[in-house]
Amino acid sequence: MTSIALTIAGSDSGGGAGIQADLKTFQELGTFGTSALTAVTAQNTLGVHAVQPIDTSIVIAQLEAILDDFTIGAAKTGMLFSAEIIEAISDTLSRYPTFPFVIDPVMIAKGGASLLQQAAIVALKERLIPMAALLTPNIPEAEVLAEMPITSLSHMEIAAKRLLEMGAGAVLLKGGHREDTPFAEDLFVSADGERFIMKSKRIQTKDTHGTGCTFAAAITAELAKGAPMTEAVITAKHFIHAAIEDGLSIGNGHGPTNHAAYRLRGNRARKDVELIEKR
Ligand SMILES: Nc1ncnc2c1ncn2[C@@H]1O[C@H](COP(=O)(O)OP(=O)(O)OP(=O)(O)O)[C@@H](O)[C@H]1O
Ligand SMILES: Cc1ncc(CO)c(N)n1
Repeated sequence: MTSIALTIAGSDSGGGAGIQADLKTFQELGTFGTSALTAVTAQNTLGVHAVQPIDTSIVIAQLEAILDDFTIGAAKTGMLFSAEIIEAISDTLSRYPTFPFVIDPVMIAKGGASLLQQAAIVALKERLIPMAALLTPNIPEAEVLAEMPITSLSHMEIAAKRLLEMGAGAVLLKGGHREDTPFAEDLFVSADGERFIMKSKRIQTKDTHGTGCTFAAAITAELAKGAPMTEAVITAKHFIHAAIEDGLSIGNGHGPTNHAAYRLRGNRARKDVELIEKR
């Protein structure tokens, strides 16, 4: 049976992040991708030049068209832009059967452009995070949501616990932005007491446009196929590591990751990604 994944996110005209990264990743991991667009960005590897949110009624019409027709295996959110869009998504999803739901709390693009209005942060916390099977903040996003600075692994532990208390089933706090370690170390904690770290060497590259979207989409694709949460995040870490390692040096700024890399290497685990003891 074909597994169907859904992304609710913004369009990146440059093709490396947003809806485009999500759909490419869904395809690479053998799922059928569907999408509800929340915003259109005029964007390339150098930055975001313009943002146009989609009318909330059209966001919801897209969601209803998808949910009325397909059995969704798992869904993710990316750029959501406004409190109004977030509240409408929350209301709509609560009228349908549930599925594993991954929230990537996208706030700011690499060049600094805002992809989420300040006023939307409360709606994200109160209306969406409690619906999430998994929340995947990067460090700056976790700092905003948990309201604390994060400069070490022990800070990550405290912040992840605070985020769990907001009602997510699990939190994967991504360490891509850490400056105190030569590793890309992500911390996973779940409401049922699971905890582990996924660690890989930090690849020296400027081509990291869309890493977060791609990672969350890979987790969502695995969940859509029925993988348990821990297996889904581990496979996704191998996927994103390969995608960064074989990053595409296209455009004049931060190039995109290579969504095909993991498949081209035979969908195999990467030996330079390690899982650190559960505790
Ligand atoms: N240079 C790197 N080398 C290896 N892994 C990396 C590197 N940068 C990020 N990662 C990994 O990529 C995944 C995405 O993390 P990151 O923290 O970059 O997300 P993000 O900031 O949300 O991405 P985006 O810039 O798209 O918003 C994580 O598993 C992280 O550890
Ligand atoms: C549309 C969109 N979503 C998410 C990100 C974050 O990488 C981006 N740069 N653009």
